[in-house]
Amino acid sequence: MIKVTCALIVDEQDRVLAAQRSKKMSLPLKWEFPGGKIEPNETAENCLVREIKEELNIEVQISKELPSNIHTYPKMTIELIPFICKHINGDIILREHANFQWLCKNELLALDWADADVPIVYRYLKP
Ligand SMILES: Nc1nc2c([nH]c(=O)n2[C@H]2C[C@H](O)[C@@H](COP(=O)(O)OP(=O)(O)OP(=O)(O)O)O2)c(=O)[nH]1
Repeated sequence: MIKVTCALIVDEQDRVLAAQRSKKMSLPLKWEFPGGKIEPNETAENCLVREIKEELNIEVQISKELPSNIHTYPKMTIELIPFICKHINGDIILREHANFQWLCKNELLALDWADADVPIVYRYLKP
């Protein structure tokens, strides 16, 4: 099983950053929480901070880990491990994604999320 971390980056207005995968990536044009695969000998937290710097050019600080979601796609099974984070430094530059949006809670469910992310969105929205 492939372990993948992802960041729910929340701003002062309680909006969350969603990123759209590019046409060239797997799951093209699906929306996701930015992040990526954990490398050998890397902690989930270090992976997340590294991936967000690589993909979005920003530094984040992790506030909280949420329950992970195991999802089986036709070609692989992933464990998606979400973290609530704060953006602490840098301006967003998209290095891999096609687009991004800051969304209020009531806007999150309208996106075409990667399948593995849907339960994470619901869990985040649950009081
Ligand atoms: N980063 C991230 N990946 C996700 C999410 N939801 C989801 O199904 N995935 C999948 C897409 C990828 O197959 C894998 C994460 O790998 P990655 O972010 O390094 O993506 P990648 O472009 O290297 O993927 P690939 O080319 O190796 O297929 O997990 C999510 O919210 N964030």
